Amino acid sequence: MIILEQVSKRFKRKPVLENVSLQIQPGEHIALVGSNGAGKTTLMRCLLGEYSCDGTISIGGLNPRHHRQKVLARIGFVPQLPPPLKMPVKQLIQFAAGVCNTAPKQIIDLTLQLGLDIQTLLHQPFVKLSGGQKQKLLIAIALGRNSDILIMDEPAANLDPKARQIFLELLQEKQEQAITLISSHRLDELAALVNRVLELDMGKVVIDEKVELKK
Ligand SMILES: Nc1ncnc2c1ncn2[C@@H]1O[C@H](COP(=O)(O)OP(=O)(O)OP(=O)(O)O)[C@@H](O)[C@H]1O
Repeated sequence: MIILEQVSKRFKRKPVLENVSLQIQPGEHIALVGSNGAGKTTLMRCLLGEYSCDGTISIGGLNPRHHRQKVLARIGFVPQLPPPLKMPVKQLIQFAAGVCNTAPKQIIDLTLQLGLDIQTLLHQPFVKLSGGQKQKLLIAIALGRNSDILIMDEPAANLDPKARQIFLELLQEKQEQAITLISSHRLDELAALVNRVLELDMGKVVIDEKVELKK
């Protein structure tokens, strides 16, 4: 379970999250929506323990700032902006598989399902891939590992329509038992995947509603 109590975050003097309190149970699949700058990414980064914040965050009883490694071991994460990694794709897959305690083949199989021509890219530096290619690889790494929490920050933003459809199907298979938190500007696209909608506006939760999964 994830619990946030009165979580606030400021950058310099600017408030970005204000008194966010939430409980998220296993099996909850949440669309995190809100306009540009509403605080979605900041909330995710606080959950990942990347940012300090006021208030308390507990992930399965652990504070993500104090137990970062243990918390990250449970989370499959896709960032909004891919990190500028210079290492070749093959090395990245091997490294990620080692860290995430999974097999490189599992990640490679997922890249293929997402339509990535991985064999031709193995020796290229990650940073030189296209935006969509990077996103496919990061999705494959996040879905290819054992995790009970998936945090995805606009994961489909750079995918072509076919890859987007496949991604949504893969996510549906993977997420049944997991907690899922996905930010997106396209709520319509997530309708078949989520059972709760959270909207942030200027750092505050303005909508928190359970919704029926659309079949
Ligand atoms: N590292 C940072 N330093 C200073 N300000 C930041 C930092 N990260 C985010 N902000 C500010 O915090 C606010 C919220 O940003 P955030 O990235 O969380 O929004 P978002 O809801 O994810 O937006 P988008 O839909 O555009 O991705 C913005 O005003 C942004 O300028």
